[in-house]
Amino acid sequence: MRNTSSPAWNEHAQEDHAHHHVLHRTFIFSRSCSTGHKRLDVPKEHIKEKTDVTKHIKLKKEAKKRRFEGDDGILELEEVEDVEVIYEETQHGRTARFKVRETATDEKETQAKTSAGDDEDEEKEVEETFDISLLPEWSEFGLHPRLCSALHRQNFLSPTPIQKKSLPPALKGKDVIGVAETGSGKTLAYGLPILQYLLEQKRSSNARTLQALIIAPTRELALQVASHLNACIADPEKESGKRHRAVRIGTIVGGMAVQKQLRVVERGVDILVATPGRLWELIEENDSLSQQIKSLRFLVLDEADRMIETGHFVELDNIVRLTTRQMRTTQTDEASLTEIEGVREDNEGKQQDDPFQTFIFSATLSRDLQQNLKRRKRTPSKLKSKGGKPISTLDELVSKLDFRDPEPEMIDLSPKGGVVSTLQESQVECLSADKDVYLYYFLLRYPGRSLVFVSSIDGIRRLLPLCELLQLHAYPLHSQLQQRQRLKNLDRFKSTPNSILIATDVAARGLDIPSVDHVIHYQIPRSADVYIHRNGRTARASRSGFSLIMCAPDERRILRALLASLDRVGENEIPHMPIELDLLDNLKERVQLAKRIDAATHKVKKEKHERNWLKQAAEAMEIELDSDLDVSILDEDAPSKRRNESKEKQQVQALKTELKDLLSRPLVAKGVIKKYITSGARSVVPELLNSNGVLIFLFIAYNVVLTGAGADKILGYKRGDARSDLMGVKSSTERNFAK
Ligand SMILES: Nc1ncnc2c1ncn2[C@@H]1O[C@H](COP(=O)(O)OP(=O)(O)OP(=O)(O)O)[C@@H](O)[C@H]1O
Repeated sequence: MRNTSSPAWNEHAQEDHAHHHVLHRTFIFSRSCSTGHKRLDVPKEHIKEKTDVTKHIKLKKEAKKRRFEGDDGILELEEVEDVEVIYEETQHGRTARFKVRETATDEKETQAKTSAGDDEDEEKEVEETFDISLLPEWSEFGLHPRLCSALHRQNFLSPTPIQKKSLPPALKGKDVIGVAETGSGKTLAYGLPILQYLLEQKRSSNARTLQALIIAPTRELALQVASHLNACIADPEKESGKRHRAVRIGTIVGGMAVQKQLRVVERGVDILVATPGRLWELIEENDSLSQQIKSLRFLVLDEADRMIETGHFVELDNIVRLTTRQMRTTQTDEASLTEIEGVREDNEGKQQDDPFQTFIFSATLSRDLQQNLKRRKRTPSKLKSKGGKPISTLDELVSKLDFRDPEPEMIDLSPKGGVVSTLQESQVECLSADKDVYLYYFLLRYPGRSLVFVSSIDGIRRLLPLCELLQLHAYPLHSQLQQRQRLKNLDRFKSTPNSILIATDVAARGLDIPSVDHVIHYQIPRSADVYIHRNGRTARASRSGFSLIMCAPDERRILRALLASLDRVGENEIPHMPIELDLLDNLKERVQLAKRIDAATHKVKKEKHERNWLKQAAEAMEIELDSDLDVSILDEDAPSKRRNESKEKQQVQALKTELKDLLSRPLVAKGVIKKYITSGARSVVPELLNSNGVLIFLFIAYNVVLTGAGADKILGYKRGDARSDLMGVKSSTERNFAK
């Protein structure tokens, strides 16, 4: 399997770093005048060997003054090649010194360049080989040796079904629409044909223009796709971590420094993986980028349906319009569709000359949409409802895609009912108010890596402190976190074996986190597609996985509707999770105590906040507070205030001590004498009773189930995993699909 331990964003950063090194570029940071900071001008006399400088310093035209995102315009950046800038703090202030690389070195380098070309040319000159008998199942595709060796290195010994089906048409230059279950290798299904094309190109110079644009709905997914593709072109024989620079991959995602991303693009990339919002923002600013997009060779929409859901239609629409080369229209009415159709007809004859390819991949493209995609070339009007409007935003978008084939290759390998065969679904019925304790029960009973989906950010903010108080390793992931924090949390979740990621649906699509054991739907997902994608974070690449739906009585109707839309018979076909009620009761006490602590802590904080706010507001408005108001409540230092506050703090502290004590006590199954216990999941008491109901004294190994320090000793239960516990009750409810 692919080594995903090194996260995409780190790899990306390393790549960028390596790149700087190779180009011998140095960045000069200067202060912007507009902010009142002094610009750091470098006096000419500080530049030693002026002629060398004129010879070597090439201030790049486009690298003028630039702002760093999030820096309020204070920092500006210039790039200088072959010159190192050294800053020194002197008694006259900060000065900069240029250190020009030695002429001898330059000459040596020039010689090296002229004799051997640069690294890239050097790499291309070396004939790469791969013994395809090591990968017989991939042989039919004729992939480049570099790709074969990467597949072999990652132990991808055979193509997944979607790869097997989509590679032949994609490698022949056809447009492909691929629908296949989550975790089935769709990234390489579209990625390998692109890499193959790029590796086969004979490059006459280092200059490169964008060849492939991959648009993904979330930042994490975009970074992951880039990392996945990079892993297929890295050459392990060469310097470790170095990329084959015959293919350069850049990413453009929101929440990260714009300038850095722009620089990567300006230096030239072959593949750009981007989220639509940020990409459009840069296109608007950068003419060269929009020009490059107009002459793409490949356009990929990964999880297109999700991009539309998240309100990125306008940006995506604009980007897609740029790729429709023959047509520059801004309308979406009948006339524009007719125009599109006309252009397509014209284009059909030109396919050979203009081999632009479009790939659309998702785990959830509705059948209707697939049908529409297929027939739209012939009858675009069918894309419209009776009212004359496109039948959905996705329909509208795909109606604009510039497919070159008369019929794109449609590959639908989505499983019946939307469930991956290695996934075990389950459900638990409980009141909304009891969900916390049921969740805690599950997390404690079935240690592992669990991804808990909640429907709102507030839900995460409520659950997180509870988990912390209960000594569970939980991390949040939602759109209001800073991007750096999002990636950090994801990374921690990946690297901590018994941990919990509490996430909104920002984590539902595409994320390939190794070994997620459980997916928990704390609330019923809002659509069948979301259910499929959330579940898809586990049971990936043929591994087994487990999902649990927590369903309150008022959510039953929604669940039923959700399953019906997947052509499934009814909610009872999903087996119910067995629950040890005595254990649940024990856990209730802990959860309630944790909630009291949280509420009390919150109250203290809230009071303090309100006091401060009132005081500050009054001061800001220069008004006096009502004389009836007890001003001592505003005075942080008033003795009564301090007394109250310290009393409240003490109460919180006392509750914390109580909880700590409770957590340190092992949970023991009812009727078990501590001396004679085993461990794990199912109560062993019935098995220890003889036919007369007398407890048989057996010596059974004293094991414990561990999910976190102290809080997780469960004694008197057989060790088991969620799947095997469920099997015991599942027999009567085998999965059933509507005929
Ligand atoms: N041929 C292969 N053999 C084994 N593993 C593979 C193969 N191709 C890809 N994988 C691995 O399978 C995992 C899932 O791949 P990928 O992320 O492309 O799935 P996906 O179909 O795009 O999933 P999702 O629909 O959730 O986005 C990855 O870890 C990937 O490295």
